Amino acid sequence: MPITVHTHSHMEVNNLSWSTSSKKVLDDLSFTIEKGQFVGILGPNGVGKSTLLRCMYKYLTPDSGEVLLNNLNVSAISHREFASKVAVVLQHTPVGFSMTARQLLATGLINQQKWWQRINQVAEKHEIDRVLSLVGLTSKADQIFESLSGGERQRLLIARALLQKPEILLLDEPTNHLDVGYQVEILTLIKSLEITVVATIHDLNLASAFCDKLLLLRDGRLIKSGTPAQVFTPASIENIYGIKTEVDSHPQGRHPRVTYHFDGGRHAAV
Ligand SMILES: Nc1ncnc2c1ncn2[C@@H]1O[C@H](COP(=O)(O)OP(=O)(O)OP(=O)(O)O)[C@@H](O)[C@H]1O
Repeated sequence: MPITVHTHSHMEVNNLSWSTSSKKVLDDLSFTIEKGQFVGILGPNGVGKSTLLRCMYKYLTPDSGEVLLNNLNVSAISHREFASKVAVVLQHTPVGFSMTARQLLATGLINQQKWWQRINQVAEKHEIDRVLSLVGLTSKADQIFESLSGGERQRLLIARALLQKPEILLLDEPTNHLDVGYQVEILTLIKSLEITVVATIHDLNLASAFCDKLLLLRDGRLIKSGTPAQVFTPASIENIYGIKTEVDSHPQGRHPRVTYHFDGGRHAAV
C-alpha cells in the first residue's frame, strides 16, 4: 500500500516575473494550484518551466509578483516549515558524498535526529524498506548512489521525496530516464497519494493521462491553462510546439490522445 497523505496544501502564483541580466525568463505568470490537484507544466525547451519551479520552491526570488503556500508568501515561511509541507525532486540532484540508497533515503526522514541516528530505528527502517519496494529498488538498498543507473537514481529521489510525506510534491521532469513501464508506474504511484503535485513534463500523453490541469508556457508566458481536454487541441499544440498532431480520445476513454505527424517538425524546410 502506498503512503497516503491527505493534503490541505495549495499554492498560488500571482503576476510572477523573473529575469536574468539579459533576458526576461518568466513574464507575469498567474495561476492557482488547488489542493489535491496534479498540475503539469508544459512547453518547449527553454521556455522557463524549471525556473518557474525554482521560484515555487524558494530557490529563486521573483523580481516581481508572489508565490503563496496556503495563502502565505513563501518568502515569509522558514525553510524548515516549507520542507515539512513541500518536497522537491530536481532533474539533477547533487548528492554530496558517496551514500548508499538506504542512507540517502534516511536523509529524507524529517525529525529532530540526524539521519545516521535514525537509519537503524525499527519504524524508520520499515518506512525506508517500504518506499524502496514502492519504487522497485529493494535489491539496490545497499548500492552506492553514484553506481545506480539514471532511472534507478530518479526512482530513489522520488522515494526520498515520498518519505518526507509532503502535502505538495514539486517534480522537475519526473519521468526523465524512466522506461515506459516505470513512467506509468511512478506517475500512478504519485497520483494515488492524492497530494498536490506540480510537475514539469514533456510527454503530452502522460500529461494528458495523469494531470488534472495543464499550464502551457511559451517564451516565459502562460499561453493556455485548463484540463487536458481544454488545452490539447491540434491548434494549441501547433502554436506551442510547431508540430502537427491528431487529437482524439484515448481508447480507455478518459482523456485526449495526441498523435504526432512525422513531417519534419518545426525546423523542417517548407
Ligand atoms: N541563472 C540563469 N542564468 C542565465 N540564464 C538562465 C538562468 N536560469 C535560466 N536561464 C535561461 O532561462 C531559460 C529558461 O530555462 P529553464 O531551465 O527554466 O527552461 P525549461 O523550460 O525548464 O527548459 P527544458 O525543457 O529544456 O528543461 C533558458 O533559456 C535558460 O538558459
